[in-house]
Amino acid sequence: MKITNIQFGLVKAPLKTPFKTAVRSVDYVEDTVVIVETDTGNRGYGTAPATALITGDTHGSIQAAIKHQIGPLLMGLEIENLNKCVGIIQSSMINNTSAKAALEIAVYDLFGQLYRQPLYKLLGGGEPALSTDVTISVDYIDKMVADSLSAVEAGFETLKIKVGKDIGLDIDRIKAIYSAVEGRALIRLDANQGWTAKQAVYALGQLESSGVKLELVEQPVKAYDFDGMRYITERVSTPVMADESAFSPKQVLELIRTRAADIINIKLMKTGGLSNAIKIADIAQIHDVECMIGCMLESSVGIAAAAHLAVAKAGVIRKIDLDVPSLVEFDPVSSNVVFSGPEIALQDTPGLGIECIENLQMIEA
Ligand SMILES: C[C@H](N)C(=O)N[C@@H](CCC(=O)O)C(=O)O
Ligand SMILES: [Mg+2]
Repeated sequence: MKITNIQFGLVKAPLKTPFKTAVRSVDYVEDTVVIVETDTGNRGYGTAPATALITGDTHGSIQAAIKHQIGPLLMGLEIENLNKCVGIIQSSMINNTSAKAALEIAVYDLFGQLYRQPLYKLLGGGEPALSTDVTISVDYIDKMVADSLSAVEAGFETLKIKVGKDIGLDIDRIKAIYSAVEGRALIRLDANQGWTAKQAVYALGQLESSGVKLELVEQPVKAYDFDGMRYITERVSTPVMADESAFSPKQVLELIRTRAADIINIKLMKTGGLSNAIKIADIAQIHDVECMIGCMLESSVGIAAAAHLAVAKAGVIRKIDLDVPSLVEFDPVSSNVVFSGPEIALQDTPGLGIECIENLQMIEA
């Protein structure tokens, strides 16, 4: 099975309610769709969102990187030599992790099709079921409490609360949500780089001493501020998770070596796809550091790939944040990963089992 062509499209799905974090507010999911074609007629699917504020990538940069730089190097490559395909994708240029992720996802999808196995089995196998948290956007306190209660009613047992906008208000937000859902749901926080290290220590200290139990706090400070991450990790009881600080295996090694984080959030759009995500999971497991599998606000093609990885690496990926299918009005993607509220079930069709992407708008090559 040889790569012969790469096509592009766009897929868009409106959100039920705006997704609001410390850095952005979004009303819909929009991904570049990458279709890798082969001489056997098989088509591999990958997707990437334009998360410019996190990865630096836009739809223009993703498509240009694939069209002009990485794509031409892949023509004629045999899918059975997955290592070669992945090696070329990763060494073709620096950065551009979203473009690399979309291509890797498509190539791994084809690898699964070649050997007629679902991806998670080719990655080592596992129990094909996961349970995800759901994100509560940062907002007025009453709205966040109401959203948290609806999520608990819908069966979610873990809530990922977005904070990082205003430290004083954040403490009130978390206390109000905690008392509304106490004993019914676990609370994890994500500040999306919105606090300073001192603010984080102060806020978490206040919450801890008032009896609020948090599962973890994600990326309290700026991505580059490894010293700040370590400062917080050393001073609070709540486990600290690195997200925007943890793109590459090398960064993860540094975070672990300097004890700047207790947990690592792996996202394919940060790692440049599955190959580096696997390396990160292995590094973390060697060091007894737990991981979360996360996602951007992105389509269910990328999220399906992440779910396959999480199943295969369940020994170290023990926290799941793959909630976008619950946040959209409708999911245009049908794959072999079925999302139903908090439950994620993987079926055994080959690769990612992409059957259809509704409303896919093809882009002229
Ligand atoms: C969607 C997921 N629950 C999430 O919160 N992901 C990111 C933010 C994604 C984005 O802004 O597109 C995170 O910071 O963990
Ligand atoms: Mg995060």
